[in-house]
Amino acid sequence: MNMKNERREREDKGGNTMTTNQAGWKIDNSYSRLPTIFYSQQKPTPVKSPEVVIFNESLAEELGLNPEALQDDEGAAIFGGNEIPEGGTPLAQAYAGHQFGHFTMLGDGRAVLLGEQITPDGERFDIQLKGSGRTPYSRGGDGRAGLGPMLREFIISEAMVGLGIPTTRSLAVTTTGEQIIRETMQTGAILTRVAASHLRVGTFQFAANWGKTEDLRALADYAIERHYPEVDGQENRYLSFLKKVIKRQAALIAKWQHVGFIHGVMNTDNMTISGESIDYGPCAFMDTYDPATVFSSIDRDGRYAYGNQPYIGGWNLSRFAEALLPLLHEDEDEAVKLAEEALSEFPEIFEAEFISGMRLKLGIFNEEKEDKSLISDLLNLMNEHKADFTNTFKALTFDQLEGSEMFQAVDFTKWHGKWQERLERQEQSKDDVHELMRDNNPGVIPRNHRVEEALNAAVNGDLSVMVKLLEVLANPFEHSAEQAEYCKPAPSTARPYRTFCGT
Ligand SMILES: Nc1ncnc2c1ncn2[C@@H]1O[C@H](COP(=O)(O)OP(=O)(O)OP(=O)(O)O)[C@@H](O)[C@H]1O
Ligand SMILES: [Mg+2]
Repeated sequence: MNMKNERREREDKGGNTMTTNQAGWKIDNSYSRLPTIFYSQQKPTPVKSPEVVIFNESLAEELGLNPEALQDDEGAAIFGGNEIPEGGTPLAQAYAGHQFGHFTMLGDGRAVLLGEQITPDGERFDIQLKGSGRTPYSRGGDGRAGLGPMLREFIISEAMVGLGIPTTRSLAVTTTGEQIIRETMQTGAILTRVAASHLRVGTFQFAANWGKTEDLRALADYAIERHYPEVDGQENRYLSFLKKVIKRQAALIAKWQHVGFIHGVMNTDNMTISGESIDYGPCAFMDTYDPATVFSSIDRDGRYAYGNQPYIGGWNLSRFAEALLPLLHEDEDEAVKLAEEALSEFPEIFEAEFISGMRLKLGIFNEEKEDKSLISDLLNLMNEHKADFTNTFKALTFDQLEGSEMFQAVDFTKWHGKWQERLERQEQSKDDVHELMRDNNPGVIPRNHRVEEALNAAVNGDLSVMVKLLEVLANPFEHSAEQAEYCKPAPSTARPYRTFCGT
């Protein structure tokens, strides 16, 4: 069967072709029904010769798409932005944001949202093309993205899935056949991103600053419908909504802390309402445990350092609450009081999430008050002895305490004794403890040198290194012998790792 012949094509005015196909697209753009200030209709700018470099088959299947029908030119045309799948209503979303603390108008400057793919289960997932050309929000930018950074987003987002951390996902990376100008010439590429939605804290800041209260309300109602339908009908549903977002973000950031993930650019426009991680520009995982760790070349003051992420999460949520004020109460003072009460809970919620995840990493099933200090004592030791974050927990899991300098230290031996006593105070067996730890301490994370190695090969035409890495990262709790090679930190001779806002 020739898919192409079955395809009904219709030229539209923008040079894109609309298509129905065998691929299983079932798209509706519910966001386009929001007040028009929230977006600009914007088609992707057609590209010269789109070619799919990597395609996420299992994700396609989860979305109810037919991978086979998307492997050939059909997929390339859609993922390259030359054709719009049936039902797609391409638009660029408006949003604002605090970037490193400074408020500014932003919006999708290099992305378009096609709409939501409705899965066979009736769930909706945004399909967005990142790197699809200029939009009214582009400012000075070219609207494009480079192959390396888009493949990097693919690797990290799919690694997050393996680690069980809520995240936007990557369906495909497609080269455009065009070069883009950065510090050097780069291969242009488009990432097809999949998300519960692309609503950001910054979307609400945009509404609060440039919209009427009715616009803000429409946005909040829309977000509630998509992500928190359970608050609908509650007495103050906007307050409940705020509290839910606070909770999900606290849980998300705690999960980042549990694996040593440093987002790198936690601006309010990079914080979702759904609680998924988004924007993998300058992010990286730390090897050596140090709360001051920063990878991003532009984060000179360490605003987004590992240890600062919970604080910044709270700061961003305060900006979110500020934006919601007009909906929380008709009396402004009352609204502020409600917002402050809700926000004051964030540190506690975060800590509870953090401690409970750390308990699992240490094989602890029940709660004891002293667990907090047991955990912080270990982290302090790791910091002092410059221990590898991931491998320390792995070594504890498998009781492999030779080798590392830290494990020989007297203060560690003391801590280890306390930990063993703690484990003995619970009824679970040694095997249960081991199993819990195996399931909560990843054997592999996307080590920076491994990611770089995969990207270098990929931009030079060899995808095999990246494909292998993705395979390993998909099952980080497998702890197979095969994965051992991927657990090693970068050689100590390596230069400190630096990331750049992925463009
Ligand atoms: N090459 C570019 N051309 C036009 N706009 C750009 C370009 N690169 C970034 N931008 C815009 O600059 C702003 C900040 O960029 P940032 O790196 O946070 O986002 P991004 O990586 O493009 O997108 P996202 O947050 O959706 O992952 C966004 O409004 C983005 O659209
Ligand atoms: Mg961004």
